[in-house]
Amino acid sequence: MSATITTEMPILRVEHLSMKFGGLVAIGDLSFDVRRGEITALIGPNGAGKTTVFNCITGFYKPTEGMIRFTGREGNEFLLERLPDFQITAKAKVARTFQNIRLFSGMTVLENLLVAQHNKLMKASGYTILGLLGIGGYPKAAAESIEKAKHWLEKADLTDRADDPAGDLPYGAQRRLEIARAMCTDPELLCLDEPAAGLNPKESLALNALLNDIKANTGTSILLIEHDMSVVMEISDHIVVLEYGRKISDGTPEEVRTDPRVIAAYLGVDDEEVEEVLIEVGDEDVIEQLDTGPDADHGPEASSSMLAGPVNDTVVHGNGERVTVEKGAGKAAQVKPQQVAGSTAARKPAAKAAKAKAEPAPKAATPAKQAGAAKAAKASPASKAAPASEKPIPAAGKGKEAGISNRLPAARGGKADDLQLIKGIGPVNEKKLNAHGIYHFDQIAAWKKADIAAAEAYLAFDGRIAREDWISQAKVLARKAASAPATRRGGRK
Ligand SMILES: Nc1ncnc2c1ncn2[C@@H]1O[C@H](COP(=O)(O)OP(=O)(O)OP(=O)(O)O)[C@@H](O)[C@H]1O
Repeated sequence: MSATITTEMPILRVEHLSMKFGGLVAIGDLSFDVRRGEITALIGPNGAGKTTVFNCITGFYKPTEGMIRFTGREGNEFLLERLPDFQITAKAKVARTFQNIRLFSGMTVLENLLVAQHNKLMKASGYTILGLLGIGGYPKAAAESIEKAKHWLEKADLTDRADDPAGDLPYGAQRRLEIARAMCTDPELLCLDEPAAGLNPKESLALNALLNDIKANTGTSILLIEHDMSVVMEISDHIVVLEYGRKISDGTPEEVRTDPRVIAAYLGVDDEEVEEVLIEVGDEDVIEQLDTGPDADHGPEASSSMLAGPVNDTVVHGNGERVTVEKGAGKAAQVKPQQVAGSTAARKPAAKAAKAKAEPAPKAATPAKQAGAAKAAKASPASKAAPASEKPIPAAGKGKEAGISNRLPAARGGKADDLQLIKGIGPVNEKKLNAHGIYHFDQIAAWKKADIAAAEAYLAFDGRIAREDWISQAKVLARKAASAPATRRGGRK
């Protein structure tokens, strides 16, 4: 099928998509557009259904219901749910990367980029030995492939590593190589599953630059799943938010970050990072009012559900929306926005309290900076808690938790390292780690498999310590701390 193409026409239109696994509705009646030439982010808490959406788009799963309409540059239209996966790549020109890196680690960086163009080269060879021997279009196609590989090596800042085995690259470079490899297939739509997972801040910036370059210079549209809000908010033109397989918000980064339903769903982070995200969002009213303690029905220190504050609570947002949280619904579904007249007047003094917690902000501080200051104040264990040396260390406990081998009774010299400099550790996790006798980067750097398992059991994580590579981050920070032992660094991770 073919149509007259306009830039307004979305490259991908997902309509009433549902995916059921037995009795589990992983995706329920989901509709959204991926606009041509833009970066669209799909975010949501763990298990919200993001990867399932990707798997439906790329043909790994056949959806239970719904349509996925792809319209290419030439007006060529495909219903992806009807195509086998190899045709989705070949015909519709949809490329994807995965949560876990899937490179040919024994091949060189350059070879990885050439292998990605195998189909084109085989076609040019006419699938005959004569073609490979240089008769026909093969030599020209081979030269073009090398040129393309060189182009993407440069874009991904990997030229100097071209001859190294892909498996020897640092993590962030491997992520960029995966994207470069996908780009060598000339995709019209590039689907990236958590491209920033495990990257350090410098690597995240390099990733942002690469994705912005792709957007600006290739016309390839990008759909990405990402938990790292610094990436999502920085580069996305459009964000779709899922919770429990349903869409709860859809709009620009600004619209999404101030949407009360999204704040209730915690912008797709784990329970432990709720506080951190709310501070990042900068809505101090919400931070303060959601910080009113656990819902008695759920018991103390339960799950994220109680972190949304007491049930039947009403929260007034900075933008004047009054939000009522009711019993018995999902976190986002609990939120009912109602406009409140005289929004500023309606704000409670809670904002003042939140600000009072913050360090004095510079004169013309932006809300984001103030939020950062609030974060810094909240993040400082020394300012809130009793000195670590006075804290009781949990007795050698039962189960996995007892296996963290290198706990300390107190921070050395009474001064803990700023564990929040490890990407993935927020104020809540830092507190928990301190409470468990982990105060210093070198302690985390020394963790072995059993320690990681024990820490994950305690933090209720599932593979995140490895995914975010806390150990490598801790090693780097431990080295820095050793060279400047008196300095406790602050600031954003
Ligand atoms: N093949 C499958 N069989 C059964 N259940 C599945 C399958 N794939 C996904 N699910 C379930 O569907 C739900 C959505 O999972 P999905 O992996 O899509 O979430 P996600 O938002 O990508 O999560 P994360 O951010 O943790 O990667 C989960 O409850 C998951 O257990």
